[in-house]
Amino acid sequence: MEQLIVIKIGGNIIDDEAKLSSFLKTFASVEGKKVLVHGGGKLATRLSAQLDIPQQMVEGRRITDAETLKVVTMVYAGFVNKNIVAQLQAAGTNAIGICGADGNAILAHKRRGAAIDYGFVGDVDAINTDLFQTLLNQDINIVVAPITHDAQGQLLNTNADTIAQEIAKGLSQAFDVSLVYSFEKSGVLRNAEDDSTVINEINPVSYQQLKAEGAIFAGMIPKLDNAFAALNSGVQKVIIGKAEELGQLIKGQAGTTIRAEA
Ligand SMILES: Nc1ncnc2c1ncn2[C@@H]1O[C@H](COP(=O)(O)OP(=O)(O)O)[C@@H](O)[C@H]1O
Ligand SMILES: CC(=O)N[C@@H](CCC(=O)OP(=O)(O)O)C(=O)O
Repeated sequence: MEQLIVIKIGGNIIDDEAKLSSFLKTFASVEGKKVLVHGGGKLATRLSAQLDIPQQMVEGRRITDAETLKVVTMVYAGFVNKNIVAQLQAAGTNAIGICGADGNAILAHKRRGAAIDYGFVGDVDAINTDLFQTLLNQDINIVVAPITHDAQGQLLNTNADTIAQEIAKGLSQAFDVSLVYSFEKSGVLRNAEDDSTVINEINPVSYQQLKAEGAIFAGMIPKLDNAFAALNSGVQKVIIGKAEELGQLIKGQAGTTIRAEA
Protein backbone atom coordinates (compact mmCIF):
# COMPACT_ATOMS: atom_id res chain seq x y z
CA MET A 1 0.00 0.00 0.00
CA GLU A 2 1.08 3.57 -0.61
CA GLN A 3 2.59 5.42 2.37
CA LEU A 4 0.87 8.35 4.10
CA ILE A 5 2.35 10.42 6.90
CA VAL A 6 0.02 12.19 9.33
CA ILE A 7 1.94 14.76 11.36
CA LYS A 8 0.65 16.67 14.38
CA ILE A 9 2.54 19.83 15.25
CA GLY A 10 2.54 20.83 18.92
CA GLY A 11 1.23 24.06 20.42
CA ASN A 12 4.63 25.36 21.56
CA ILE A 13 6.02 25.16 18.01
CA ILE A 14 2.95 26.90 16.55
CA ASP A 15 3.64 29.67 19.04
CA ASP A 16 7.28 30.17 18.00
CA GLU A 17 7.58 31.94 14.64
CA ALA A 18 11.15 30.80 13.93
CA LYS A 19 10.56 27.17 14.93
CA LEU A 20 7.30 27.01 12.98
CA SER A 21 8.91 28.43 9.86
CA SER A 22 11.80 26.00 10.03
CA PHE A 23 9.44 23.06 10.70
CA LEU A 24 7.28 23.97 7.69
CA LYS A 25 10.32 24.15 5.40
CA THR A 26 11.26 20.63 6.47
CA PHE A 27 7.64 19.45 6.14
CA ALA A 28 7.54 20.85 2.60
CA SER A 29 10.66 18.87 1.69
CA VAL A 30 9.29 15.52 2.89
CA GLU A 31 8.45 13.34 -0.13
CA GLY A 32 5.08 11.66 -0.54
CA LYS A 33 1.56 12.12 0.72
CA LYS A 34 1.15 14.12 3.92
CA VAL A 35 -1.47 15.52 6.25
CA LEU A 36 -0.54 18.17 8.82
CA VAL A 37 -2.74 18.61 11.90
CA HIS A 38 -2.33 21.62 14.16
CA GLY A 39 -3.97 23.26 17.15
CA GLY A 40 -2.96 26.60 18.55
CA GLY A 41 -4.22 26.26 22.11
CA LYS A 42 -1.70 28.73 23.53
CA LEU A 43 -2.70 31.52 21.15
CA ALA A 44 -6.41 30.83 21.83
CA THR A 45 -5.77 31.09 25.58
CA ARG A 46 -3.86 34.39 25.15
CA LEU A 47 -6.48 35.92 22.89
CA SER A 48 -9.29 34.85 25.26
CA ALA A 49 -7.48 36.61 28.12
CA GLN A 50 -7.24 39.79 26.03
CA LEU A 51 -10.98 39.54 25.36
CA ASP A 52 -11.78 38.81 29.03
CA ILE A 53 -13.20 35.37 28.27
CA PRO A 54 -12.19 33.08 31.16
CA GLN A 55 -10.73 29.71 30.14
CA GLN A 56 -10.79 26.37 31.88
CA MET A 57 -8.99 23.16 30.88
CA VAL A 58 -9.98 19.74 32.24
CA GLU A 59 -7.65 16.81 31.50
CA GLY A 60 -6.12 18.67 28.57
CA ARG A 61 -9.54 19.54 27.09
CA ARG A 62 -10.83 23.12 26.85
CA ILE A 63 -14.28 23.76 28.28
CA THR A 64 -15.75 25.49 25.24
CA ASP A 65 -18.62 27.91 25.83
CA ALA A 66 -20.25 29.86 22.97
CA GLU A 67 -17.78 32.77 23.17
CA THR A 68 -14.77 30.46 23.44
CA LEU A 69 -16.00 28.53 20.39
CA LYS A 70 -15.85 31.78 18.37
CA VAL A 71 -12.29 32.43 19.57
CA VAL A 72 -10.99 28.93 18.86
CA THR A 73 -12.62 28.86 15.43
CA MET A 74 -11.07 32.24 14.53
CA VAL A 75 -7.66 31.18 15.83
CA TYR A 76 -7.40 27.55 14.61
CA ALA A 77 -9.51 27.57 11.42
CA GLY A 78 -8.51 31.18 10.70
CA PHE A 79 -5.11 32.65 11.40
CA VAL A 80 -3.12 29.54 12.34
CA ASN A 81 -4.44 27.38 9.47
CA LYS A 82 -4.04 30.05 6.78
CA ASN A 83 -0.62 31.16 8.02
CA ILE A 84 0.63 27.57 7.78
CA VAL A 85 -0.79 27.16 4.25
CA ALA A 86 0.76 30.45 3.09
CA GLN A 87 4.15 29.39 4.44
CA LEU A 88 3.89 26.01 2.70
CA GLN A 89 3.10 27.80 -0.57
CA ALA A 90 6.19 29.96 -0.01
CA ALA A 91 8.22 26.79 0.52
CA GLY A 92 7.08 25.60 -2.91
CA THR A 93 4.61 22.92 -1.87
CA ASN A 94 0.90 23.09 -2.62
CA ALA A 95 -1.43 22.77 0.35
CA ILE A 96 -5.06 23.31 1.24
CA GLY A 97 -6.23 24.30 4.70
CA ILE A 98 -9.48 22.87 6.05
CA CYS A 99 -11.40 22.41 9.26
CA GLY A 100 -13.79 19.52 9.85
CA ALA A 101 -16.76 21.37 8.33
CA ASP A 102 -15.00 21.99 4.99
CA GLY A 103 -15.94 19.27 2.52
CA ASN A 104 -17.63 17.49 5.46
CA ALA A 105 -14.08 16.41 6.38
CA ILE A 106 -14.70 15.49 10.04
CA LEU A 107 -18.13 14.77 11.44
CA ALA A 108 -18.50 14.87 15.22
CA HIS A 109 -21.13 15.07 17.93
CA LYS A 110 -21.23 17.27 21.01
CA ARG A 111 -19.69 15.34 23.89
CA ARG A 112 -22.37 13.67 25.98
CA GLY A 113 -22.47 11.62 29.13
CA ALA A 114 -19.34 13.19 30.66
CA ALA A 115 -19.35 13.96 34.38
CA ILE A 116 -18.80 17.62 33.57
CA ASP A 117 -20.21 19.76 30.76
CA TYR A 118 -17.45 20.43 28.22
CA GLY A 119 -19.72 22.73 26.20
CA PHE A 120 -19.07 22.75 22.45
CA VAL A 121 -16.50 19.97 22.43
CA GLY A 122 -16.85 17.35 19.72
CA ASP A 123 -16.13 13.63 19.70
CA VAL A 124 -15.39 12.35 16.19
CA ASP A 125 -17.86 10.09 14.37
CA ALA A 126 -16.44 9.95 10.85
CA ILE A 127 -13.60 11.06 8.59
CA ASN A 128 -14.46 11.78 4.95
CA THR A 129 -11.83 9.46 3.50
CA ASP A 130 -12.99 10.16 -0.08
CA LEU A 131 -12.25 13.87 0.34
CA PHE A 132 -8.80 13.23 1.85
CA GLN A 133 -7.95 10.70 -0.87
CA THR A 134 -9.14 13.00 -3.67
CA LEU A 135 -6.94 15.86 -2.46
CA LEU A 136 -3.94 13.63 -1.69
CA ASN A 137 -4.20 12.03 -5.14
CA GLN A 138 -3.85 15.54 -6.64
CA ASP A 139 -0.57 15.87 -4.65
CA ILE A 140 -2.09 18.55 -2.43
CA ASN A 141 -0.93 18.50 1.19
CA ILE A 142 -3.83 18.85 3.62
CA VAL A 143 -3.55 21.12 6.67
CA VAL A 144 -6.27 20.39 9.24
CA ALA A 145 -7.51 22.69 12.02
CA PRO A 146 -9.17 20.95 15.01
CA ILE A 147 -12.66 22.38 14.51
CA THR A 148 -15.31 19.80 13.63
CA HIS A 149 -19.06 19.98 12.86
CA ASP A 150 -22.18 17.97 13.60
CA ALA A 151 -23.97 18.30 10.23
CA GLN A 152 -26.68 20.35 11.98
CA GLY A 153 -24.79 23.63 11.65
CA GLN A 154 -22.94 23.40 14.92
CA LEU A 155 -19.16 23.87 14.98
CA LEU A 156 -17.33 21.93 17.70
CA ASN A 157 -13.86 22.08 19.25
CA THR A 158 -11.87 18.82 19.23
CA ASN A 159 -8.42 18.18 20.65
CA ALA A 160 -5.82 18.25 17.88
CA ASP A 161 -4.00 15.08 19.04
CA THR A 162 -7.33 13.26 18.75
CA ILE A 163 -7.97 14.69 15.27
CA ALA A 164 -4.56 13.39 14.13
CA GLN A 165 -5.35 9.95 15.53
CA GLU A 166 -8.81 9.84 13.91
CA ILE A 167 -7.46 10.90 10.50
CA ALA A 168 -4.62 8.36 10.71
CA LYS A 169 -7.10 5.64 11.69
CA GLY A 170 -9.66 6.65 9.05
CA LEU A 171 -7.09 6.57 6.24
CA SER A 172 -5.38 3.36 7.33
CA GLN A 173 -7.70 1.28 5.10
CA ALA A 174 -6.39 3.10 2.03
CA PHE A 175 -2.76 3.83 3.01
CA ASP A 176 0.10 2.45 5.03
CA VAL A 177 -0.10 5.23 7.67
CA SER A 178 2.61 6.57 9.96
CA LEU A 179 1.49 9.01 12.67
CA VAL A 180 4.07 11.47 14.01
CA TYR A 181 3.39 13.59 17.09
CA SER A 182 5.99 16.36 16.90
CA PHE A 183 6.40 18.89 19.71
CA GLU A 184 9.07 20.84 21.59
CA LYS A 185 10.73 17.91 23.39
CA SER A 186 12.94 15.12 22.05
CA GLY A 187 10.36 12.40 22.69
CA VAL A 188 8.70 10.81 25.67
CA LEU A 189 11.26 11.52 28.39
CA ARG A 190 12.09 9.62 31.57
CA ASN A 191 12.55 13.04 33.16
CA ALA A 192 10.22 15.52 31.41
CA GLU A 193 12.67 18.36 32.16
CA ASP A 194 15.72 16.61 30.68
CA ASP A 195 15.81 16.30 26.90
CA SER A 196 18.66 13.79 27.09
CA THR A 197 16.42 11.14 28.71
CA VAL A 198 14.46 9.99 25.65
CA ILE A 199 12.75 6.62 26.04
CA ASN A 200 13.33 4.81 22.72
CA GLU A 201 10.26 2.59 22.89
CA ILE A 202 7.07 2.52 24.92
CA ASN A 203 4.56 -0.34 25.10
CA PRO A 204 1.31 -0.59 27.10
CA VAL A 205 3.11 -2.18 30.07
CA SER A 206 5.93 0.37 30.32
CA TYR A 207 3.37 3.16 29.77
CA GLN A 208 1.39 2.10 32.84
CA GLN A 209 4.59 1.87 34.90
CA LEU A 210 5.84 5.32 33.82
CA LYS A 211 2.43 6.85 34.47
CA ALA A 212 2.24 5.27 37.94
CA GLU A 213 5.74 6.61 38.73
CA GLY A 214 4.62 10.10 37.66
CA ALA A 215 7.20 10.26 34.85
CA ILE A 216 4.38 10.67 32.28
CA PHE A 217 1.75 13.28 33.13
CA ALA A 218 -0.42 16.14 31.83
CA GLY A 219 -0.71 16.46 28.02
CA MET A 220 1.49 13.41 27.45
CA ILE A 221 -1.23 11.09 28.84
CA PRO A 222 -3.90 11.87 26.20
CA LYS A 223 -1.15 11.92 23.53
CA LEU A 224 -0.09 8.37 24.41
CA ASP A 225 -3.70 7.21 24.76
CA ASN A 226 -4.24 8.49 21.21
CA ALA A 227 -1.02 6.79 20.05
CA PHE A 228 -2.14 3.37 21.34
CA ALA A 229 -5.67 3.88 19.97
CA ALA A 230 -4.15 4.53 16.52
CA LEU A 231 -1.96 1.40 16.62
CA ASN A 232 -4.95 -0.69 17.71
CA SER A 233 -6.98 0.57 14.74
CA GLY A 234 -4.73 -0.17 11.78
CA VAL A 235 -2.10 2.61 11.93
CA GLN A 236 1.31 1.07 11.16
CA LYS A 237 3.67 3.30 13.11
CA VAL A 238 3.44 6.00 15.78
CA ILE A 239 6.42 8.18 16.72
CA ILE A 240 6.61 11.03 19.24
CA GLY A 241 9.51 13.48 19.07
CA LYS A 242 11.03 16.86 18.43
CA ALA A 243 9.60 19.05 15.67
CA GLU A 244 13.14 20.17 14.71
CA GLU A 245 13.98 16.51 14.01
CA LEU A 246 11.02 15.78 11.72
CA GLY A 247 13.21 14.19 9.04
CA GLN A 248 14.78 11.73 11.49
CA LEU A 249 11.44 11.05 13.20
CA ILE A 250 9.91 9.94 9.92
CA LYS A 251 12.84 7.57 9.35
CA GLY A 252 12.52 6.23 12.90
CA GLN A 253 15.98 7.60 13.76
CA ALA A 254 14.89 9.84 16.62
CA GLY A 255 12.15 10.19 19.21
CA THR A 256 10.04 7.55 20.93
CA THR A 257 8.44 4.69 18.98
CA ILE A 258 5.13 3.47 20.37
CA ARG A 259 4.51 -0.30 20.26
CA ALA A 260 1.08 -1.91 20.55
CA GLU A 261 2.47 -4.92 22.41
CA ALA A 262 5.04 -5.50 25.15
N1 LIG B 1 7.49 12.03 30.12
C1 LIG B 1 7.24 13.13 29.41
N2 LIG B 1 8.02 13.44 28.36
C2 LIG B 1 7.80 14.57 27.64
N3 LIG B 1 6.82 15.46 27.92
C3 LIG B 1 6.00 15.20 28.96
C4 LIG B 1 6.18 14.02 29.75
N4 LIG B 1 5.23 14.01 30.72
C5 LIG B 1 4.52 15.12 30.55
N5 LIG B 1 4.96 15.85 29.52
C6 LIG B 1 4.38 17.13 29.11
O1 LIG B 1 3.54 16.93 28.00
C7 LIG B 1 3.60 18.11 27.19
C8 LIG B 1 3.13 17.78 25.79
O2 LIG B 1 1.73 17.70 25.78
P1 LIG B 1 0.88 18.85 25.08
O3 LIG B 1 1.28 20.17 25.63
O4 LIG B 1 -0.55 18.45 25.14
O5 LIG B 1 1.39 18.65 23.59
P2 LIG B 1 1.44 19.58 22.31
O6 LIG B 1 2.62 20.46 22.44
O7 LIG B 1 1.57 18.60 21.20
O8 LIG B 1 0.14 20.36 22.25
C9 LIG B 1 5.04 18.54 27.28
O9 LIG B 1 5.20 19.91 27.03
C10 LIG B 1 5.42 18.17 28.71
O10 LIG B 1 5.26 19.27 29.57
C1 LIG C 1 -11.32 20.37 23.02
C2 LIG C 1 -9.93 20.93 23.06
O1 LIG C 1 -9.30 20.91 24.09
N1 LIG C 1 -9.44 21.42 21.93
C3 LIG C 1 -8.15 21.99 21.84
C4 LIG C 1 -7.83 22.15 20.38
C5 LIG C 1 -6.49 22.78 20.12
C6 LIG C 1 -5.33 21.89 20.46
O2 LIG C 1 -5.45 20.71 20.74
O3 LIG C 1 -4.16 22.56 20.36
P1 LIG C 1 -2.69 22.16 20.85
O4 LIG C 1 -2.31 20.91 20.14
O5 LIG C 1 -1.93 23.35 20.44
O6 LIG C 1 -2.79 21.97 22.35
C7 LIG C 1 -8.08 23.35 22.57
O7 LIG C 1 -8.95 24.19 22.33
O8 LIG C 1 -7.09 23.58 23.28
